[in-house]
Amino acid sequence: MMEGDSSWRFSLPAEGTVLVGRDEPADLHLKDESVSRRHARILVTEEGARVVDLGSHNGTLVNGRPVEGAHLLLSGDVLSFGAVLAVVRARSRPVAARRTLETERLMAHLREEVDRALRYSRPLSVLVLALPEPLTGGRDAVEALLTAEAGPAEALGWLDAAHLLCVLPEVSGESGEDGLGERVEALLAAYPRARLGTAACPTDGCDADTLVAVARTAAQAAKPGRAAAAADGATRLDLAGRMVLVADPAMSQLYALLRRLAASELPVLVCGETGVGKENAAFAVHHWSRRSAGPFIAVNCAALPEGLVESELFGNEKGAFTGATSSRAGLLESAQSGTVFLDEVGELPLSAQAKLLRALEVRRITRVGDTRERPIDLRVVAATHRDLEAEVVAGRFRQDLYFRLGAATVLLPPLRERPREVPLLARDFLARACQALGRKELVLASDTLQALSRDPWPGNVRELRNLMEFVAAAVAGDVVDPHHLPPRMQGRKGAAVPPRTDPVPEASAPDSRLPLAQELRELERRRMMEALDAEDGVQTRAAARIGMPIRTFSFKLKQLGVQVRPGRRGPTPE
Ligand SMILES: Nc1ncnc2c1ncn2[C@@H]1O[C@H](COP(=O)(O)OP(=O)(O)OP(=O)(O)O)[C@@H](O)[C@H]1O
Repeated sequence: MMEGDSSWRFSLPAEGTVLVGRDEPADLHLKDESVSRRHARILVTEEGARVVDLGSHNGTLVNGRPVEGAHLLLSGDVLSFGAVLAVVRARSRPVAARRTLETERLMAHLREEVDRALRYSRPLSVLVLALPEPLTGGRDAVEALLTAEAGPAEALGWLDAAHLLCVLPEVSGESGEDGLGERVEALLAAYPRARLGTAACPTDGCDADTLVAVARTAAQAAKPGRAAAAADGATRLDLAGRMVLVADPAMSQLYALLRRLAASELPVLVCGETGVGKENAAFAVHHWSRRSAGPFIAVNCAALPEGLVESELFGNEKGAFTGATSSRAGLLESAQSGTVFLDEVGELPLSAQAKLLRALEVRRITRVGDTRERPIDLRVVAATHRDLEAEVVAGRFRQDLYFRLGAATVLLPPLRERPREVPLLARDFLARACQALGRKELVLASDTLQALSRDPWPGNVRELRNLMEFVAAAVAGDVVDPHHLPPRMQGRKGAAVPPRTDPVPEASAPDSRLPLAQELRELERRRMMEALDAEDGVQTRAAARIGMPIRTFSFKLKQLGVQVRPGRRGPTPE
């Protein structure tokens, strides 16, 4: 939920009704003036959650469009109640939320296709068509258009009156590819003002809900009459050299909120688990504020030496305590005209909390051992992984300081709730780590991406970054396989763990046996390269030579990072 200057989480019940409004008895009680007293109702049933507007003054919108009737909500939808925004998030992955029968069947089909694609390393894409207006009739025309050319495994159906989903097995999602290009052209010919979004498995997601959410986001980002790939929906923010990737709809909304907050002078409290990117969020506030030319001083309150917390924060005069050999400005003074980031603010001792509160209120500090007050001109952004409200109740955190710091509170979701960002961040971190080591870029195998996507990531983005730095340094070959990952991430596919077995005849490294999956992949790669050699780099003939469908062949070549060398005759005849 994003209301005014703050964000927080609201959990829908497993079943039942949620009244949204400004009235005290509302279940989802909002304070913003733009929200009507009885604004909307969310009905949660076995089939999913639906929102109904209750004749509100400023309306209820889903993805920018006013809702009519009971509108089915999907993971990734952006809901607006007046000026209050909410991003819908399915409770867990893979999400088994029930849809209407039509949508439910389609999603079940997609889940099966995702499973198949991941299990057999086959390409799979989804395409979402977003119509400018919901269709009240005439759906048959679109469906006829697509089914006329559809392959037997292809499926399509409506997610709602304005969004059509096509499931395209054996399509890797490359622009201009057979299958995808035809669909895009046919759809745009019929609906010149529609927007299209595509997403591919496993590069853009490893579960059905993520793929659909990502493709819908891409469609929303596309211009009318154009198609956009999922990668286009990701934004890479360059915050004075800090690269921050934002792709999840909730994260996009949160960064938009941070940008708005940056323009004010309000203190901001960033909450979230360890490693979710709280410091990046704090830096974004600084970077976008009028203080960006000033310093950004990050203080880890948990790491301040006991007994020296106050002198570190507020400075000290010479002789104020044993060891104080000279007068020294504290961290708050050094943040003059800039921003101080108080990380792990919940760890501050109560005495320092009292002094900090006073400093923020009077905008002056007193160094330890001094009586003079010195003016400070800074903005405070604080962060915590703790529930500060609970800390207040437990008497460990001052309520008045909590109110002061938490005027605007931003809750960053953990990485496991941002499935869209896992593969993107993994690839970005891996590419950067390989570049730093001066080595050729490594490729993440599809079952590795799947393992990464299924992990709960208790250490969040930091853990993912560390892991990618580790594999960049440790993996000898070109491909990162699941067995390169920590044991916790291996063998979760439900498939049998590959038994140790004799190496297949042509596999390399007979002395150090590799897991079967990797041996097979190396055999496949070798056979593909041999076929390419034998066929002078002509992919269609090479694919036919080893009995592999051409789309799979070129998809795998790309996945393996293999480029057909120029100079060969007719390298890409398709
Ligand atoms: N969206 C992102 N894009 C790129 N890098 C990110 C992103 N989010 C986090 N990181 C990186 O992950 C690491 C951890 O992020 P950060 O230090 O901001 O987390 P934190 O929540 O402040 O952690 P802690 O709770 O331990 O203080 C950093 O290296 C950061 O640059």
